[in-house]
Amino acid sequence: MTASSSETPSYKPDPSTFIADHRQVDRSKLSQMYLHYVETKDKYPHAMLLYRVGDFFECYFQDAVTLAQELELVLTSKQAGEQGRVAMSGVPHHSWERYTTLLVEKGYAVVICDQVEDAAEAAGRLVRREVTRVVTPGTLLEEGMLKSSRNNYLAAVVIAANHWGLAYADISTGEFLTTQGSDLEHLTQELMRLQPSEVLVPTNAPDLGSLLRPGETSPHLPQCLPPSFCYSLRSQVPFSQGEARPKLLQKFKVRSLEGLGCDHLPLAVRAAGGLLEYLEDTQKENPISLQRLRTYTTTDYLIVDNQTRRNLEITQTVRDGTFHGSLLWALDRTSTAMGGRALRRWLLQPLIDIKGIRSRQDTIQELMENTPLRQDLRQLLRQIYDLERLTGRAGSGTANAKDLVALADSLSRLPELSRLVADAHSPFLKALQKVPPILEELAQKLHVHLVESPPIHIKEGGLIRPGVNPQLDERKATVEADQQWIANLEVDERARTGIPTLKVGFNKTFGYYISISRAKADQVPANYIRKQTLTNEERYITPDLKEREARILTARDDLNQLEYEIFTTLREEVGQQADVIRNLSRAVAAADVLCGLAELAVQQGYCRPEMLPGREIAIVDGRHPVVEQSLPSGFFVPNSTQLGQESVEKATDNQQLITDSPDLIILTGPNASGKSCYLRQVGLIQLMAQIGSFIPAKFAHLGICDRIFTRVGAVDDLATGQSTFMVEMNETANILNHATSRSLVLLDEIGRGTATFDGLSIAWAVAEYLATEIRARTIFATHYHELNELAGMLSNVANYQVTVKELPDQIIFLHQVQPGGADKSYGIEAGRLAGLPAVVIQRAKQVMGQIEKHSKIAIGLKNLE
Ligand SMILES: Nc1ncnc2c1ncn2[C@@H]1O[C@H](COP(=O)(O)OP(=O)(O)OP(=O)(O)O)[C@@H](O)[C@H]1O
Repeated sequence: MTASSSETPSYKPDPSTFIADHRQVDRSKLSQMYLHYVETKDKYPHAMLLYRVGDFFECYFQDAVTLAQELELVLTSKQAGEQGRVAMSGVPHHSWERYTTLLVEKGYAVVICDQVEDAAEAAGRLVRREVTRVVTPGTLLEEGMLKSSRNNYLAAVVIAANHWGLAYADISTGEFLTTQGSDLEHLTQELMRLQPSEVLVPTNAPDLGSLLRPGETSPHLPQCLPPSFCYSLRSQVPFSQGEARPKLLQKFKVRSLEGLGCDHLPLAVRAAGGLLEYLEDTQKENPISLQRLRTYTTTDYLIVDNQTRRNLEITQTVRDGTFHGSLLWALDRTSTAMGGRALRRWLLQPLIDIKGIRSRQDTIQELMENTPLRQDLRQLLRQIYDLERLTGRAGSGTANAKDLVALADSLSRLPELSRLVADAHSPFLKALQKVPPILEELAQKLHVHLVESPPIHIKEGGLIRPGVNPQLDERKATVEADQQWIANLEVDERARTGIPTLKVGFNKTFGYYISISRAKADQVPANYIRKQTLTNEERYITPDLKEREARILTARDDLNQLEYEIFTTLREEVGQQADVIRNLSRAVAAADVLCGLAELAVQQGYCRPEMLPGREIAIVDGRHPVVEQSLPSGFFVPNSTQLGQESVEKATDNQQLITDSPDLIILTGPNASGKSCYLRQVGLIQLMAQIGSFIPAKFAHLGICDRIFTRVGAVDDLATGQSTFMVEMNETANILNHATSRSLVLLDEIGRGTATFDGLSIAWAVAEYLATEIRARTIFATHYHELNELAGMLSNVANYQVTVKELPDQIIFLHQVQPGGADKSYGIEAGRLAGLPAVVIQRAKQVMGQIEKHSKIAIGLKNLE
């Protein structure tokens, strides 16, 4: 087979020598196998069909051309019956995972059509082949195809007018959730939070089954769906009430959906049912073990829109999209893959429920106070593999023996884990105190059955320990006896023939043979049968040797089959315990996250914030959790924040508001003094507190926020053709339309992208609206010093500035936030430091003097006009 070659990418399509379009062939002239191929292809016109032929997965027709192009393989052709030659390329069957991963990454769905019987069984007729699986970006299971640090979500949406249902599942870990909402913007935000690898959309499109890659559009795709995801266009039938509801009832073996919490949410039910049908359609005989469906509401969590998530750099940095430098990077001290994924989920979905937050805090506190417990726990956790995904693979029948050994090793650590936390009293540690005995038994059984270091392939034997199955041991003993006989043969025959150079060898074509140099050929005994003549040697067989060989080969096949059967039974047993294992894995993951946060809190000197139901945000000596870690120890200058004290909320008349804890802070200061850093620091501290983490501060009282909004220096949105200013205005509009008095709003400049007076006017009106109408807790960083006047008119507005020390020829940044507005802008000074020519600086100072002399801005409050 010369179809694949990674060294010499030689894609040379020559359409004159083969047929590349399967729809154009005369099917009556195709040989049987190719007919089956095109009939299968008819069912999956939009996917790549990998068709198993012996040791290879082959593609024909257009798929062959595409495969060769995409993976840089050799394109060749093959005779397909009287019809003539058709395009062909292929990959070795044992590397299907690697090639499928590459294809899926490039946005293809891959259909695996495998041989489901042995060629020997077929005895001359066409080997039976069936589609065993359809692999798509949202249905990956294999370890090599998945990122251990993040979930791989498959989502399904149903949209009816302005209402929507969304279900999502990670089939590798078994999570399955559904929700419903009534504002399409919220659907977009949920999808942006989840970053699903694939989204199923029911449509009446003619090209059902096709997979749209990120950026590809279709008139059948609802407008509210972000273009950055991969969409699968599906039939509407499985997404109908009539189909979806019974599917869920049947899958979860319940009489009503009430127990699943979605009985009254028809769109959520339809999305979840449609998703289940897709899994059945793609996974074929590998049943996916999903956890019980959970219904949730987006308003049960702190809402952080995509813009804010980006601006606060929660999982990646804005500048280059890297993990390094993000909040997740700064906080992650987890020891397991499950913990890493859980921390990411927590950060993307912080809580608003104080009780939930406090139980996480209690656990962190206990782990901080008990250093030996924390250290032992972290050490033990490091020895626990990805139980969630290992269980997923066992449940779907794709786990190999190495997976089960890893699972057994991890399960057998659990009793140790529970002993370690036996005296703990915080909720997340108590959850680990009881390990269901069935899991210990399972671990024990796996260890007893499986060898310590089994091979990857599960059909080639070498998996099961001796002493497990008498039949297996007996057969192994026979094979070993025969192998020993062959091993002794060389010595025996040398003695018998007197030929010291006689050798016993093996090759795939002839099996075992006796090799004798040609010079000694005349000394060969009579029972030797000559089989092959080479330049210097003659190769012989004997009837005895062949008899033993036949016995070994059949016995080995039987042995391998028996081992495989024992293994699959074990795997099924693990699959049956999937729910129990996963429940415990969730507890392990949560404990891991909290243990990591405790470690971080100790290392970085974090404090436990007091979480309150009110609106106060009081932070004493807060620090930016990421910038602090990037600076040498002690270099970060801490700053305090005081916003929205309770008494402010109670006042109804603006005139009576107190000033020492304002709702809105106008923050001024020179470029690079630390305004943005301070702004983000407050947002990050609030967000960290609402995942239950301790925070970088000396002390804090934090009221629960319903949403965090940010508006930070926009970049041109080239993709949608919007200017910097329009992006900025859209974001500001979004904030003013959605913020409440319980929201935290962080504004880093508004109105910079237009004429100075336009910009200032908008900035003023926005600040005024936030302070008087919405009364959201707001920090507004700006270079418009005119905004400082607001504080004199509104008592819930205060001015703060980031201070600098001015020396004759330089400015020293103190990074200290203090009451009062900056009365001077250092823009021209910054220009000088940046190297603008002296004449330009001189002239700029002149112009500024003139402007200051002539411009007089008199602004009053809206209700005072
Ligand atoms: N509290 C602090 N302690 C130590 N260093 C700080 C502090 N705050 C900011 N810095 C440093 O100062 C740099 C500039 O800060 P930042 O970007 O927040 O300035 P800025 O006032 O927002 O500037 P501009 O007005 O130009 O946007 C940061 O990269 C950080 O390294």
